[in-house]
Amino acid sequence: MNSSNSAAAADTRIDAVASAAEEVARAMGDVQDDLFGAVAEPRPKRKPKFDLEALLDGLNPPQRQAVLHDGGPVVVVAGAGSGKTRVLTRRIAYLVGERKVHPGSILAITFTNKAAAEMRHRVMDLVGNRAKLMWVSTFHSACVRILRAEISRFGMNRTFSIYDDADSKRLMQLVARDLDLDPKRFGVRTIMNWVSNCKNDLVDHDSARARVNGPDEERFLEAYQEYQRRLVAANALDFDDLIMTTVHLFQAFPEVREQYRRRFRHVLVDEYQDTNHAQYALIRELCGSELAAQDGRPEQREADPPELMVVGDSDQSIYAFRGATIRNILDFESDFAGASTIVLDQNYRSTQTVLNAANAVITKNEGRPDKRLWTDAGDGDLIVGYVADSEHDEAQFVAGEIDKLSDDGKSRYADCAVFYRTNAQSRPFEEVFIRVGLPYKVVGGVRFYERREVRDAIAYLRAINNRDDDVSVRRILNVPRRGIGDRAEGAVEELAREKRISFGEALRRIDEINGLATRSAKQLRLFVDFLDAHEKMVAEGQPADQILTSVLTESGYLAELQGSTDPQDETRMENLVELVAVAREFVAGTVGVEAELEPAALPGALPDDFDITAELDLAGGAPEPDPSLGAFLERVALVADSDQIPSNDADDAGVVTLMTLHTAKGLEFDTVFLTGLEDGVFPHQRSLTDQVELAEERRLAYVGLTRARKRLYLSRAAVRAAWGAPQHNPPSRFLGDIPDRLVDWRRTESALTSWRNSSATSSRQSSGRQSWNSQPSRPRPTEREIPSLAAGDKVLHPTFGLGKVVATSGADDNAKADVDFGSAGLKRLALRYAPLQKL
Ligand SMILES: Nc1ncnc2c1ncn2[C@@H]1O[C@H](COP(=O)(O)OP(=O)(O)OP(=O)(O)O)[C@@H](O)[C@H]1O
Ligand SMILES: [Mg+2]
Repeated sequence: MNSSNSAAAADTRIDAVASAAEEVARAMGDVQDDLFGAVAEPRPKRKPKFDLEALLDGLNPPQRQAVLHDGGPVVVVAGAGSGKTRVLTRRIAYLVGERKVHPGSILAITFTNKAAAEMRHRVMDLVGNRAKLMWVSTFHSACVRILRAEISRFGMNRTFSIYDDADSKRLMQLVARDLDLDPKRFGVRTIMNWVSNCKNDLVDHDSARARVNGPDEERFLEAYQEYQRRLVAANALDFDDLIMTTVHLFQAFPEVREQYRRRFRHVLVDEYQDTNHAQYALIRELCGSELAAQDGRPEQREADPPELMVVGDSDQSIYAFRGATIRNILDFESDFAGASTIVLDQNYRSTQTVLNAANAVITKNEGRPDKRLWTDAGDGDLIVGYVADSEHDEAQFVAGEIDKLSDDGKSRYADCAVFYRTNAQSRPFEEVFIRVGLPYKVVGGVRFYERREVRDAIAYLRAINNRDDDVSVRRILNVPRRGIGDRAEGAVEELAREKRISFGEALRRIDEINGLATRSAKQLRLFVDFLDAHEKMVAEGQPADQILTSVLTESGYLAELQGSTDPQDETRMENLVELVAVAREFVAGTVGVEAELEPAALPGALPDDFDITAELDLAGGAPEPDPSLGAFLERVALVADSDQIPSNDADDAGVVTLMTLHTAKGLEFDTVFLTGLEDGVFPHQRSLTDQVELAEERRLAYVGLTRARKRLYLSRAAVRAAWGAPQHNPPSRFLGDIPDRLVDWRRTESALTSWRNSSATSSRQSSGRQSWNSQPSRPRPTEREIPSLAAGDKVLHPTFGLGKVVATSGADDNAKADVDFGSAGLKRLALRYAPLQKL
């Protein structure tokens, strides 16, 4: 290897990340050291020789076959919990450990950052730090990295902004308004879906005309074209663009594609059943073998295609609404020349009872290859069924069961998960869990990064990082209020349109606007000065946290919150403090999912003949920790719901996880509560009259059921609050599919229903359990003194840690406190029950 290069690379890193300098120096001396993780433990200089037998240990024959596969493309198709993800993880270790494949030539795609981190850690356990040189990421993250390096070929700047769903919506609203689209007839969401479908099918705004069907779609096309024009003008890409643009890049510039094909000799994709056409095309660009024949000029013949392994389960395809198509996995063999298939059928996750239930539900889907999972884990416990009076009663039941399991030492909180069909269904669970003091975490819903003040702060950063980012610049133009009104904004917009420049550019040319009020002009100039000063900080390479702090202070944003008497503003303030902490951690390069995902260049880890600089340049710059504002914004933009899933490794009881079924994909828990099993809730209302949608709901049920390792609870509510009148939904048809002998129905009918029908039916309720709601769940520590708390007090909670009381309400047994636990979130706790200690 080229040692002077590597030393230079390391030097740069030391300069760039002062706090990581010690680790870098250490890493140079000992390739096994962990650049991002704990390095306190001295480790042996040399890793023990790679032990193939140990790696293959605990794999069944088809799993081994997949791990050891050599050569052509291969698809591993198998039901849930059969070890597909385990196979991918072990295969990477095998490639690196046994076949001496360079980790930098591995691209592993997972759908969630969480899964990616898990994969990296598992591989780290097997082969040590060399794992960090590979790319393990989602499709989106991988594409961002490629585009940062290559997008200038399309005339865009590498500092492009990534618009999330809310930004895209805002932009589309502006477009719809300017195109005079009647909001009653053209919902912004409908237009966005149409555009998104185009992009997922790789149809750009120039070629979308061929898809137009009817006058409404004529207008959609207009909106698509204008939306795209403004995105490009704003130097921004939306989520769908990330994939489409990368594919178009590879198609437009075969030499770029060739570079990446040479770099990634091994491509591995988890959850392949959820790829859409654009993602499939991306894989094809990177791994397809017949491409050479299509456009390979003789002097530019391609190397052999990279080795491709994809794993998936067509029964778990649940993202059709984002364009995912089962076709991709079903047609793998015909899509990739020389492909082979490996089938796994032994399940290692669940009991036979859980599997029988899951099989019973999924078999009802037509046109699927019949595959049945089996396990040698035995039947295990019966599934527990419960019919609740209402959604509150259902939540009470779940809370009571979790409490009991935890008291009996059967399942820690961390090993319990509650699933529901839509985010809004989390509310009754939260209410009850708060009341009884059950620690929990909701994954998804309104996220930290979606809060108003956090979005404002991010908009400031984006405006500074990319002055053409119209949506961001306009968001903060008058936030906090600085006397720039709609008229002034309109005048700048007018200039931008006239000169065909971005809003940010027009701001810098306000002298060209006639008739602007003196006061407005002055304020606009001050605002531009502010932006310019901070752009300078970016250009000087100042780290993200310092820029953020300066922005919040200099813009007057913090001052406004500080001066406010609105109690909510105090929480806002604290959220911003939290954001600064996130930025600081990011810059320190020690914590944070994306930071962990970024492979560190550890020169000493490479084979002697390997030129790391050339290799990494090829992929768009050395993937060393990057404290810049751009890198920070990228991390923030790609945070996924699943990143919030609490870690289950802690020694303590942890917290119960609440999430939608979609987020649960790929995960597993000892105890699973599948709730809201009512026709119209799950399966979803829309699917009741649409066979295709119903089949997708059924796959979602299969995903949910197969997350359970040991215990599975199925529940429904007889009455559920809805817009307007409460709804009496019939039981979910999926419940009817599960054989009765598998379920222990604790309560088969709601007390309300039986009361309505006749008193005779109450005998059908099994003994004892139905009275659970009417009585306190279990003896409570009523003798405990209720702490007297006031806003501002510091408290300690065994699970959430240190917190600050924000507000109190109620008295005696009803006393409650809203406590801000920093990163664990804001919680309302019942002081009678919550184990809270005043400090
Ligand atoms: N051969 C094996 N021996 C013991 N345990 C195994 C084996 N293979 C897999 N497992 C375990 O079974 C569980 C399920 O494995 P894994 O998550 O890899 O399955 P999967 O097929 O990816 O599931 P899903 O379809 O839900 O993504 C994990 O806890 C894994 O560690
Ligand atoms: Mg998996």
